Amino acid sequence: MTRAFLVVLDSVGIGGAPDAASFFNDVRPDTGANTLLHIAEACASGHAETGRSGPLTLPNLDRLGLGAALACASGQGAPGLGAPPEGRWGAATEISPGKDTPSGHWELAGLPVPWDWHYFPLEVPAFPAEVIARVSELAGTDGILGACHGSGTVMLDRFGAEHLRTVRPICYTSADSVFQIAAHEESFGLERLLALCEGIAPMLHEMRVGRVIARPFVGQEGAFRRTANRRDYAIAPPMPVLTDWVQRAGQPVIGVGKIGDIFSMRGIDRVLKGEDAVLMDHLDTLADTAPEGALVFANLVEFDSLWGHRRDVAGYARALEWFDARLGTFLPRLRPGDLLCLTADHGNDPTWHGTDHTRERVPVLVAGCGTGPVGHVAFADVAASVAAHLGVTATGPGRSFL
Ligand SMILES: O=P(O)(O)O[C@H]1O[C@H](CO)[C@@H](O)[C@H]1O
Ligand SMILES: [Mn+2]
Ligand SMILES: [Mn+2]
Repeated sequence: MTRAFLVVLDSVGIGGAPDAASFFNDVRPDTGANTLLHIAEACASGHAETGRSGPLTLPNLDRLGLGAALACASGQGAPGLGAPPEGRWGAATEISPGKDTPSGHWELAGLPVPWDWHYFPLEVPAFPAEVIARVSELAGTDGILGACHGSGTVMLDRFGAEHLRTVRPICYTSADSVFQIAAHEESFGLERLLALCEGIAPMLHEMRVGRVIARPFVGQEGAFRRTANRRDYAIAPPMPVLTDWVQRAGQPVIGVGKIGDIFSMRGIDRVLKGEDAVLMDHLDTLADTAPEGALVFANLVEFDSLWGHRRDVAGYARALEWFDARLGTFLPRLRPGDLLCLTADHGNDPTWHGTDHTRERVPVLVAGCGTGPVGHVAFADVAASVAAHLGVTATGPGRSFL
């Protein structure tokens, strides 16, 4: 038996989604959004010089086929990318009616989302009166703050000080099907925030809101900072997915990062959390220690949360170059017969208008099973391929490309 490492680089899209015109940022369609291409172009033209310099340099990812995957997805070449691939490479297209993290991960795990998520309107208050009343009751406050669409860091700038004064939790949403609650870890209390999110989640899941997200923060006015104690309370997948298939076959499933949250812990034996640098340390250790037959399923969220949503091109480029360097030392740790599949769950083009995800195709880069194109595949084919590698039975629409 062999092991599989499935690593989702959150939001590292490569353009070309055929249905991008049906997805929006600030009421403008995502047509033409291309996270990786636009970062590479900004770097090549000297517009991403903060904390780094020059063309985007991703030798390890490109050697696996990143540039080739980008050309496959969108028909465009990116400056600095396009070396002859040594891995298996292709581009995956999503069919779920959402460009959010659970939609992307569920479909990568073999289950296209079988329903329409509930999205909150742009008007204020964006939430129904009964939701606001129940949140206030659970929080023990005389109301909530926000109740609008917003970017998390901007919400703290706008409402953080008032939250410290009134204790009211800051509630907001985005183009995703989410209900986010920000509260100060010390003055409101982390445990109180987590209990509030857990308490309100069933009501929102009933409405087909995909996730309630706890957004704890620390610091004082003008210097608020979100912490790594974020926690997602997601609807459980309505059908068995990759993690269930592997667990039911008696093989270990280890979630790294927010995988446990995204799948509501379904099919997951063990979770390892932390900032992305810590998660890469965990992956290094798991390459040395994960048992035969194991599925290691990881999500690296900071491309998305620290740089994509913040529309910070240089920061995103730095994160990609950092990951590429870590990949260079991770790859030699793999054993003969191991499979590494790198992919993404949606785009988040930092050059795009708005602050939300962008509908894009994603790369599929596979090390450990030869060289050559897999071409255009479906998100669900990733699950079928990983299952085939691990020798477990897959259900659902995916077909293995291995
Ligand atoms: O702006 P922040 O709080 O990072 O929120 C972002 O994170 C949410 C979940 O990933 C997305 O729906 C987006 O709104
Ligand atoms: Mn995501
Ligand atoms: Mn996001």
